[in-house]
Amino acid sequence: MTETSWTQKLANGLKRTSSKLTDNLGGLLGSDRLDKATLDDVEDALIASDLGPTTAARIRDRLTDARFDRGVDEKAVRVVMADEIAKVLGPVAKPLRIDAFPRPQVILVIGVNGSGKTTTIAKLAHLFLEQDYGVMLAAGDTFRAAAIGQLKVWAERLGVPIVTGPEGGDAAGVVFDAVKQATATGIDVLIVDTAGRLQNKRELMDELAKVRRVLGRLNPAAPHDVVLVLDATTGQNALSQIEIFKEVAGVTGLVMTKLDGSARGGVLVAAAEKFGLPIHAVGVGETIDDLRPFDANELARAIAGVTN
Ligand SMILES: Nc1nc2c(ncn2[C@@H]2O[C@H](COP(=O)(O)OP(=O)(O)OP(=O)(O)O)[C@@H](O)[C@H]2O)c(=O)[nH]1
Repeated sequence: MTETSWTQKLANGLKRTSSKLTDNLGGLLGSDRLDKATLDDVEDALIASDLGPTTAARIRDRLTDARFDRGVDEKAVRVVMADEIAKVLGPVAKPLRIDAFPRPQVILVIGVNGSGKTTTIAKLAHLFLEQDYGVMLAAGDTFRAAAIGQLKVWAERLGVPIVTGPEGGDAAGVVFDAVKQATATGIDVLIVDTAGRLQNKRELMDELAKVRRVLGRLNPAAPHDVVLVLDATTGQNALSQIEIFKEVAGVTGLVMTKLDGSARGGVLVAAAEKFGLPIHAVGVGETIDDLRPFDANELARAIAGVTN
């Protein structure tokens, strides 16, 4: 996909988020000037748009400093917002790099069921294939036959090898076999699906701990990445998921999906502000091309609704 069409896709995908921001700011953008009461309302509106309190306060400060004596210029307000959002996203925008030695680099992908985990694994595999890396998938979510089946379909479509086990089988066993096969066949990246049963935190924690132990036996540096997939439509709930998965799985980075289906894309900024974890990529659609590492400025402009 060309850069222009991706920028366009990002802007389109984030339309609901940027429109919500505009709706929440309501008539404020049309006021004659920004007095204290109006600025208070702006700050509240930004928080209601999921942006996070620190970013909201910083945008307010910038708007306070700006001189709006001659009426509030909507474009100028949007540019200030984009600018402040970019400052938060800039330091955390970090694409996944394949630099593990010895190979393979093992990426554990975690997240609650329905967050877009399987689709994200396929999209990541596609990105790595585009960069000429050898990719293998491992169906470590042995809890549900559907999850195994879905991943198999993606592996076939992408033309990459996949290691699976029986439904209800031992996830750590699948991962063990996968690492052995990946090492033997010179695979660069092994992407591992995992179960997303947050309902039973203890069980999930035990299972992930076992997967880690087994991986560590084969390669002390593995897993190299533990990527948490978050669904933007869950809004602030995404923040509590980060908290829980950090505790149970030692998250090293995030992918935010479904930014296109949500008016709550601002939560990406709140997540960056609160946790400072690397954000590897964002998803703005259901097709294989709809996930990309992002440019902080570009994404900030899309969230703030700055056009051209
Ligand atoms: N609009 C949109 N839909 C997405 C995106 N990513 C995933 N989806 C859709 O979200 C749904 C759930 O995605 P899955 O990849 O199956 O999610 P999962 O976490 O593996 O879910 P389970 O298989 O139920 O555990 C599917 O219909 C995907 O097509 C995205 O970025 N945008």
